[in-house]
Amino acid sequence: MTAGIIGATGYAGAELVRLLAGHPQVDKLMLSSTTYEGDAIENVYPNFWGSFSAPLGTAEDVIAASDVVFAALPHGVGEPYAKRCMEKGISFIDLSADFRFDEDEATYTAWYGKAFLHPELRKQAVYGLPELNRAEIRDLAARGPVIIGNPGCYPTGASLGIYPALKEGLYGEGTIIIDAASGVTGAGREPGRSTHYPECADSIAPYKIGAHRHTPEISRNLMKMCGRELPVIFTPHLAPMNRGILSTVYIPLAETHRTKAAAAAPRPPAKEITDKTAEIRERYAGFYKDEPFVRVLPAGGIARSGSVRQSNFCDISLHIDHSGSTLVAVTAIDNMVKGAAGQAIQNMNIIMGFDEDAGISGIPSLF
Ligand SMILES: NC(=O)C1=CN([C@@H]2O[C@H](COP(=O)(O)OP(=O)(O)OC[C@H]3O[C@@H](n4cnc5c(N)ncnc54)[C@H](OP(=O)(O)O)[C@@H]3O)[C@@H](O)[C@H]2O)C=CC1
Ligand SMILES: CC(=O)N[C@@H](CCC(=O)OP(=O)(O)O)C(=O)O
Repeated sequence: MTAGIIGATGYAGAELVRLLAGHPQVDKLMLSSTTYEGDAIENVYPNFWGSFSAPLGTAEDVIAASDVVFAALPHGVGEPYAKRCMEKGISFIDLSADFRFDEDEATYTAWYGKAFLHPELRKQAVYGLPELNRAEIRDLAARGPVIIGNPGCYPTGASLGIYPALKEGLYGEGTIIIDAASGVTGAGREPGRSTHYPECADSIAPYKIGAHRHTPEISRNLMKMCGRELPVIFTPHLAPMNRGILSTVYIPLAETHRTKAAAAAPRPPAKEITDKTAEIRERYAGFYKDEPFVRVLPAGGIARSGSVRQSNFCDISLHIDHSGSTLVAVTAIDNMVKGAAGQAIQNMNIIMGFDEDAGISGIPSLF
């Protein structure tokens, strides 16, 4: 099978190349770039030297020769390519936000400042968070070529940490708070002031507080999970690391799940809290037992970005605050893999009927 990548020279595109080059069902890769058209991928990314080589052509070349197309382009530029793929009868996996909001153009426009170019394409599009809507992805793909709106990196980590709490009746009421820290690759290859080495190394800072464009995507996911709008506060941080997103999610527990030890004054964790944490951990583990890429850590484990590096895993650890009133779910993903290219390949595997972990089953590198 030939897989195509439009925008192969961005960070997400290059990560797709790295992973798809080792995919057992992919025989050939077609790549495009506007800036480097006529050159070769190994001249733009030296990690490919001697291991993988492919010319960089046009998006048209890619679509014409591919059986499935990935787009790793900025928001708002990929729709014409999606349209051409639908006309040709091949699936289109979009890493931008253009197809993440189903037919809700108002929300997309409010947060991204753009209108849908081809609104009718949404009928063939589906949000691609397999743990949330695998059946929907499969059903649509069974009817013909599809467009996958590959999830945002922050929404992936946050949503997977919250989903079981909503489905298992652990969440009570009140605001769910998500503090997340991302590696600098999340900002793409184009350097900027905040990603310039002296200004991001050895420093961590929040950004877009109360106003990040991933907030509506997280809200939509929670709505799909529990059928109602939930109050959410999401604060992203830029962390001095290349890869990874660590999300710390505070989920108010339902009255029935608060422990007897609940008290306002801080005190060391009581046995009731340790026991309750173990019970909630079991519920999360049971909820995700058939998921190939979610690892609920054993009691005492703490999710960390370094433990999922270069892998498609989402690690989750569960904790309860000293008062017994709030579940603290910590999730870790690699923003370039489960947060982008790996999840896109997971979606390809689902729609093409391949093993879901084909090409993305590698064990993380700890360092
Ligand atoms: N980095 C991450 O962690 C994640 C990124 N994403 C999404 O993936 C997409 C790509 O992100 P990322 O790789 O980080 O970004 P980069 O800036 O690294 O790459 C984007 C690529 O798109 C191409 N491009 C830029 N402008 C245009 C244009 N107007 N028309 C056609 N091509 C263009 C460029 O390649 P060239 O000039 O060679 O054509 C560029 O290399 C974005 O939508 C991003 O939001 C999603 C999840 C996580
Ligand atoms: C560190 C950093 O800048 N991260 C990016 C999010 C990563 C990304 O590209 O967003 P999508 O997943 O929606 O494509 C940001 O905050 O805009």
